[in-house]
Amino acid sequence: MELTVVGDFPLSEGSKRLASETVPTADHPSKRLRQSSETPQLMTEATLSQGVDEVEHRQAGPPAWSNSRQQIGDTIEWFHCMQGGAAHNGLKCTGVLLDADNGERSLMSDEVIITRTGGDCTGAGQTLSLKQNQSPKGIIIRSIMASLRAKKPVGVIVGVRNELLKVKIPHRYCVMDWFLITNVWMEKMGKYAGFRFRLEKLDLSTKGWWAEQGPNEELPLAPRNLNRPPPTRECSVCGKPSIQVYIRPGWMCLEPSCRKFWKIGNKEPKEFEYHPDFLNYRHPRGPDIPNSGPLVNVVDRNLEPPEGVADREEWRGIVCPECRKCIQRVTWDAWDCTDDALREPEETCCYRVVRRIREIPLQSILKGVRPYTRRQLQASIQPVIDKRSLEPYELRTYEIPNGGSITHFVSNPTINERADGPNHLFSELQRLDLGLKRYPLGSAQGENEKEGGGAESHPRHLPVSSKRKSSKRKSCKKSTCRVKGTLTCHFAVNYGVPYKYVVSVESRAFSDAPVPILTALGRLSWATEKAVTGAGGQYQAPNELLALGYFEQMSIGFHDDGEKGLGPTIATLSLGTRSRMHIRMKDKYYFGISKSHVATSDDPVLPGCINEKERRSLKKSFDKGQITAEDFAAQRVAMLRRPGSRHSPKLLSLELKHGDLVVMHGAALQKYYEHAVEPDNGLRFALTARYIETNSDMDRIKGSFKLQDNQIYDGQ
Ligand SMILES: O=C(O)CCC(=O)C(=O)O
Ligand SMILES: [Fe+2]
Repeated sequence: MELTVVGDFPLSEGSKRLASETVPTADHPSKRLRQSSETPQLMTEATLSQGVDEVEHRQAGPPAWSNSRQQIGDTIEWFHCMQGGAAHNGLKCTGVLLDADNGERSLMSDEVIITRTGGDCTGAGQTLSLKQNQSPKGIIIRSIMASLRAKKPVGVIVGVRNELLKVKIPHRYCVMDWFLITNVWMEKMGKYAGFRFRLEKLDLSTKGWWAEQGPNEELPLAPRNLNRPPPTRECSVCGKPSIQVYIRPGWMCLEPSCRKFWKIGNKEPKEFEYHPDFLNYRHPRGPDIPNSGPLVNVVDRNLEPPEGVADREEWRGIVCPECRKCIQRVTWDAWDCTDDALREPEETCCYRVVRRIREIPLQSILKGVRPYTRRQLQASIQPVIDKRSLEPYELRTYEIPNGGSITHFVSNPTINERADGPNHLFSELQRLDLGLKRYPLGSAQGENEKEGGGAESHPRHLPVSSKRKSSKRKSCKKSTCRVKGTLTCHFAVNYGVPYKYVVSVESRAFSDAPVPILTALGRLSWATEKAVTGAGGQYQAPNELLALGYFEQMSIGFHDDGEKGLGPTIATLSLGTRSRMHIRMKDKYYFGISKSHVATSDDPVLPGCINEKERRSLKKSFDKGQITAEDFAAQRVAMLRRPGSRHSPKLLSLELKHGDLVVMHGAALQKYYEHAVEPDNGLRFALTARYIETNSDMDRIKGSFKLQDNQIYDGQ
């Protein structure tokens, strides 16, 4: 492995002089530059010198904190990241999280942090260890190097599992401050070589909230020296320079490709003590350090929202101006500090700011829409098109192999503009208080795992894919991890018989439903009947309606709707912005094997699955009793491969436009296949009606409805 050890920035002549000559005084101009967590920081020579001998004040507490990763990721600009210890924007590291395991020899003091980079590890929590030498090509290390070179300040967050700080960490995750990455180097950690890096608090004029209480609060707690950088020496074998990190055992070559790497004589050292200069030096703060911007944005959300948008800003988290918690947008029309499923008993803040989006005219959403490309709308199944039977709708029916059918009722302006039609419903749903909320994972159902296996399937709550428009999202590919408390990426409310989509919330009775919900139910009942009878089935009126609301960049990930007791037919009405609905085989049926290499127990060998021919003949032998169940499973395990991150390919992608209806018919469709919906930018509602069996009288009452004459739909 070739690696150039990136060392310290040399002190410039100017800064050396400055460090030794400047004497801070009470009316020093740097006082005017004192930074709060909300003002952009520009480190000047004056700021640096002012911080040398004197500290002006201690922060009272974290400028922002949260109970979950998602709350932080949703709110803190520089930490849009759901997994791992470092966030980046695709190029540079923007933030670091120091939680459970920071590795041996890690250190956190008032102003200096020494830790390791993540990645290439096995184990979890406190017992992470490297499983191979870390490569300098990994995105995390590249981004850390890029921030080091650019002197780009990174935000640091500390988690309550961190054992390096001496003070009590007040919340699960707490924002610390801006830090500078000053050094990156490699060390042997266990059997392998890995990266470590050193960070320095950027603003030396204030004490962080985590600083230990000292006897003299006027003095900086951490010793500093500005004019004595730690020694750097060239290796006599490889000729490369390495900084002296440790006074004990002494200088070592930190170039991993060198045979002298991490050796004193010919031996690897066992005991370590940091070189005091490595801990105490401070990198010069000059105008070459880019403006870091605000650490935490406390935005005034009381301002009137802009007209005609439901964009990401409308549902990004905010930092509570009162208690500093990161509050996610849980409710359709408010940020509410009390509305946190992970709220701790001691939390008492009741801050709430109501912000209803201003009504978004349909025309603004529909205008200038460019057609989807063929690639975006792949379809290996061709529909049967019927333009006549239910005119003015066009019907497109897709037969799904061993999975029933999907009927797409394509709408048009004639239908949409009629009284009580989709245009009217779109406007009404925006005006009404439907009770839409985002629900936390753990209290929601509908995950693909409920049938066992398929742990890789994408939960319905989370975005369809990480390939979103913004580069920030792209930078965190694992943002879709399933952590308890993670909120759905859409708003939901249920009417009628509880769908168990959200177990913790009672469904509202149809008798209490606003009129547009019943109007929609009338249309969905009509479409259900037409599709079912068209397929030769028996119609059963729906008794449940789930309304979903999507702001921009929201979506629903791959999932099935197959709850216990669910009837075979599911009808959805789309309102607002256009979207793509994707259908694919569940991974466990496509690959025939789970990620942990367990053969799928009830594998029907669906047409189009991987190794179809071989799987079918093996299944035949088993069905005929020619091989035992053990052999059947063993032979499939030997034959089938499951590439790590790959999913079953999309079978069908439909373009759902405003006013369109889609009916999925057949229990097998939910058992073997899954669907996801990815709206374009703009506001969208999806109203889905189903029939659900129930033994509860109360649920039956909730699910019963009587439509007014004008709510009964006849397809016109
Ligand atoms: O948004 C959509 O069109 C789909 C909704 C859906 O799949 C569901 O409610 O289960
Ligand atoms: Fe669904």
